[in-house]
Parts: sequence; structure tokens; C-alpha cells
Amino acid sequence: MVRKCPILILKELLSDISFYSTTTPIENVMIKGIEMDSRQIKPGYLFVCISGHTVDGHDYVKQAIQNGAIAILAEKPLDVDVPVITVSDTSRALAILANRYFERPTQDLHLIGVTGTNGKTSVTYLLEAIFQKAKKHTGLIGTIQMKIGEESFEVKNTTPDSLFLQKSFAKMLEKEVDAAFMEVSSHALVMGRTFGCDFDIAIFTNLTQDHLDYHSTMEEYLHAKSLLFSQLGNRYDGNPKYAIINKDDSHSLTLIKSTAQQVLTYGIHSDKLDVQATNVMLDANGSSFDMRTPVGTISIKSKLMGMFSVYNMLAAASAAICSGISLKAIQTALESTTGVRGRFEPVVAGQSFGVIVDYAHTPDSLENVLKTVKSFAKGNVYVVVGCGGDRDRTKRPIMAKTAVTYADLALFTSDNPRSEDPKQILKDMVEGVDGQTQAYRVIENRKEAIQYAVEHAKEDDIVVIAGKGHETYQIIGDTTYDFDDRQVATEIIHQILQKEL
Ligand SMILES: CC(=O)N[C@H]1[C@@H](OP(=O)(O)OP(=O)(O)OC[C@H]2O[C@@H](n3ccc(=O)[nH]c3=O)[C@H](O)[C@@H]2O)O[C@H](CO)[C@@H](O)[C@@H]1O[C@H](C)C(=O)N[C@@H](C)C(=O)N[C@H](CCC(=O)O)C(=O)O
Ligand SMILES: Nc1ncnc2c1ncn2[C@@H]1O[C@H](COP(=O)(O)OP(=O)(O)OP(=O)(O)O)[C@@H](O)[C@H]1O
Ligand SMILES: N[C@H](CCC[C@H](N)C(=O)O)C(=O)O
Ligand SMILES: [Mg+2]
Repeated sequence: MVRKCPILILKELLSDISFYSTTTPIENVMIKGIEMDSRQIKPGYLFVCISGHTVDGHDYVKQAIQNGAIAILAEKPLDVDVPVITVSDTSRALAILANRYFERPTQDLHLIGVTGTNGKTSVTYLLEAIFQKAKKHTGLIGTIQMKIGEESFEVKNTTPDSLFLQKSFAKMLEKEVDAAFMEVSSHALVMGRTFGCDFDIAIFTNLTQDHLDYHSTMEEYLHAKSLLFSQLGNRYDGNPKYAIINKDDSHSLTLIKSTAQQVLTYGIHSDKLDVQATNVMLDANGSSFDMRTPVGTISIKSKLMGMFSVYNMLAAASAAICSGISLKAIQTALESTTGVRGRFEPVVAGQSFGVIVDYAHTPDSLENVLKTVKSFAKGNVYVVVGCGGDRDRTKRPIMAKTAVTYADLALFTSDNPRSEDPKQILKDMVEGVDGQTQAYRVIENRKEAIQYAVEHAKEDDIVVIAGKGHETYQIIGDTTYDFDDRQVATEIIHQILQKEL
């Protein structure tokens, strides 16, 4: 199916919005595009004013008009020479308009949304592997990138704004994508970035502490996650919709109750699971288990490490089963996949000890990763870890405590301090540690912290570099510096090996 970007009669475009008012008649206004950023406006565009967390888009109307905007969607009347359409909520209106403008693309896509504190990126990549094994054309949107087949596009947010989303889905349909997998963050659900997305399947991975800077309580955070399930299948189109829920998570019942659609539960320990892993074996080479499903049982021998990976595989397999993918394709894909960039990624640079780069930046993910490493490490475990600035402060002492509990030596360092004082972040972390009995060091400079760990590690030891995973930058103040944990570790190891020659 080839879709072209339409030039639309503004009045027609607004037909999905029931209540709005205009300053001048808009009967003959044709628009060539929609933008919410005045800097991106091109001649003939509609500019949508969003009042954001940092600035108010209404203040950029003049710039938008200078750049060629021929109409404005706003939350208040404005004194300008082009038609102004006013609505009570421009973010919501934008989601509706974007959906209409791009011809409701998700109605023609098999769309799977994944939410939860940890595992969203991992599950979307497992889905991609499974669907590709079943010879489907795939699309993916998440923390690392937007993908159409093997083509990659940059993203600013894990779940982009509604305009970017609908444009991406339209692009996917142009490229004949059958199924798309996307991470749905709690921020996006609260901000309505996914309004207009017609999800066929919604997956819940787990809920543990994070983002308490944005959601004031865990209850609010849970409620945000539940929106994906309460909004599932709002527009009945005759196709079955499924909520896939990790029943071993203590919040599962709330999510099950929040949806009116069919529910498939997965897990290991709970009663009456639809998809269950049994005989789980974990070791330094990966994981193996039997997966019982409503359509048969398969044995899986995967290279993915840790119990959390077993949960991710169950989640992806459950969604694939609901999508009609064969157990054979699921089994083959799970057995051949080697994991995602920056998630439990080994650094192999000729050293005699292990180095693992992992995106653990929450208390729960850090605990999972360190427990997994500790379970097979023959020597000492070192962890290099920091906590992001301008993010949940209350997770800092918990992450530090987790680090010293499971590692033999923890090196507390910087991880995107952003506008905060890196020393204060480190102080917040150290609050969680009993300095008398627990082994840690504070080394603010991340490169030096990695260097310390790598220089001290001996054969059979393992160094875990946590928190930044695939990231290739370090944000300090307003400046974004190049920084890639994998590259930095490799360079330091090479220097050490050179000296030893
Ligand atoms: C707090 C938050 O979520 N902010 C998001 C929000 O930005 P904002 O409200 O600050 O926007 P703003 O800068 O005030 O601008 C308001 C409006 O004015 C417009 N503007 C602005 C300047 C100008 O010159 N002209 C102009 O027209 C902007 O285009 C915008 O429409 O809207 C932007 C566009 O959609 C987002 O990129 C931005 O995400 C920021 C970068 C962010 O860091 N968000 C994080 C907290 C987030 O959303 N994270 C989740 C993942 C969490 C997880 O790991 O689970 C995510 O989905 O990414
Ligand atoms: N199911 C899981 N349960 C707990 N921890 C997990 C799980 N899956 C992955 N992890 C850990 O969490 C880290 C982040 O995983 P992943 O990137 O898949 O999560 P995410 O939900 O996409 O995170 P983000 O919110 O930053 O987008 C991994 O590096 C790993 O340490
Ligand atoms: N999506 C998460 C990623 C955190 C990654 C970590 N490296 C940090 O910068 O805190 C956030 O924006 O909170
Ligand atoms: Mg992610």
C-alpha cells in the first residue's frame, strides 16, 4: 500500500474534533503539513501551540508565521493575521489531528505496545526477532531508535510525541510493515502521546520504583501504566485485543482489572498462568526452560542471561502466540537471538576478566543484573554505577545500597548529571550505604571509575558497568559529551595490555 502525504482541507482535517472555534472562516484553507515546533514549520503548515514543561508554544506563534504557518491551533485566541482555531487541549487535539492527517495508520498495522519499569526495549527486540523469523515485515519504536526493517531513525524519547508517532506509522505502512512493536512509557501515557494509537496487544513487564520525580507516588505511577490497558481496544474494530500480563508482579491484578479485553497471563510462580516457564536453569552461558502455552509446550535454550530474560521471553512469546505466530518460529527466534545493544553486553578486548555493560538504571534492574552476575562469577564482582541528574532522587540511596549488597566493590560515579551538581548526586547515593562494613569508592569522573575497576580486576573477576548501556554520551550541565562505556572500557583494556607487553 503506498500512502502519500496528503494536502488536506483544514476543515476536513478538523472533522474528528467536535468542538472548536475559529477567528476567521477556514473553509478554503488547505494545509501542507502539521508541526508543533515553530522551528520546523514550512510554508503552508498548521502550527499547533503546546504549552510544555519548559516553554509555552503559544509564545512562538510569530516565528511559526514567519516560517510560513498559514493557520494556528491554540488554547486561546491570538492576535495574528492567519486563522486561529481554538480548542481546550491542544495536545489531545494534536493526537487526533495527526491520526487523521496520516490516515489512521495504526488501524492497518498490527501494533503491540510494551509498558513496565524494566524490559520494554528488550521485549520489543525479542518481538522483532520472532516476527522476522516468521517472515513478517517489522517496525519498532523505543529508547534506542525507530526502525523500519533494518533502516534506523533517531528518536528523542522512548515514546515519541503523537505527531512523530503517527508519521512513523504512516512511513511503516508505506514500507509494507505488517507488525510494529513500541515501548510505551508512563510519561507518554500521562501526556497522551499515544492517543490515536490503535493497539492490538498491550504487554506489562513489571513495576518497581522509578520516575518518582514525575509521578509523585507509586500509585500514580501504576495508574499511568494502567492507562495502556484501560485504553486498549476503545474503538471496536472486530479484531480481538489482548492484554499480556506478568502475573508474578504484585501489581498484575490492578492491570488485569483495568482492561475490558482478553487477558493472557505469563509467569513462573503464580497459579493458573496461561503461559508458564518451568524447569528454569540459569548459568553463565544463558538460560533454558520449558514454556507451556495454550497451544503447546516448547523447550527453549537461550543465550540470554538471568531470570529477568526468561520473563522477557515469556512476554514476547505470549504476544506472538496471540498474533498467530507458530511455536516453531518463536522457539527458533528465541534460541538464536543474542540480545540488545547495551543490555548485558559483554566487552571482549583481550582481557582475562569479564566486562559487562548494562542499562540498569533502576534499583530493581541493578539488583537483577548483579544477582545474575554474582551467581556465576568465580572471582570478585565490581560495579561502576551512577544515578541520573534531574531524575528520581529517591532511587539514589537504594541503588547505592543494592550495588554494595551484591558487588564486592562498588564504584559510585556520574551518569548524566544534567543540571544537578554531580557531587550532590553522589552524596545522595552514599546516604544509602553503611560505610563501616560496605566496600565502595566515589570517583566522580566516569572514565576514571571504569579505569579503576578495570585496573583492579583479575582473572575470573567481572566488572559490571551499569546505567548507560547503549548511550553514547554523558550530559553534564547543558553540554553533551561523547561517552560510550563500551568504547571507554575497550580503550582502557587495550592500554593496560599494551603496558604489559
Ligand atoms: C518532561 C517531558 O516529558 N518533556 C517532553 C516535552 O517537552 P516540554 O514539555 O519541555 O516541551 P517544551 O520545550 O516546553 O516546548 C513546548 C512546545 O513549544 C514548542 N517550541 C519550543 C521552542 C521553540 O523555539 N519553538 C517551539 O515551537 C515545542 O516544540 C513544544 O511543542 O515534550 C517534548 C516533545 O514531545 C519531549 O521531547 C520532552 O521530553 C523530554 C526531552 C524528556 O526528557 N522526557 C522524559 C522525562 C521522558 O518523556 N521520558 C520517557 C521515558 C521514561 C522511561 O524510561 O520509561 C520517554 O518516553 O522518553
Ligand atoms: N524484565 C526485566 N525485569 C527487570 N529488569 C530487567 C528486565 N529486563 C531487563 N532488565 C534490566 O533493565 C535494564 C533495562 O532494560 P530495557 O532497556 O529492556 O528496559 P526499558 O524498560 O526499556 O528501560 P527504559 O525505561 O529506560 O526504556 C537491562 O539492562 C537489565 O538490566
Ligand atoms: N529513560 C530513562 C533513562 C535513564 C538512563 C540513565 N543513563 C540516566 O540518564 O539517568 C530516563 O530518562 O530516566
Ligand atoms: Mg527502553
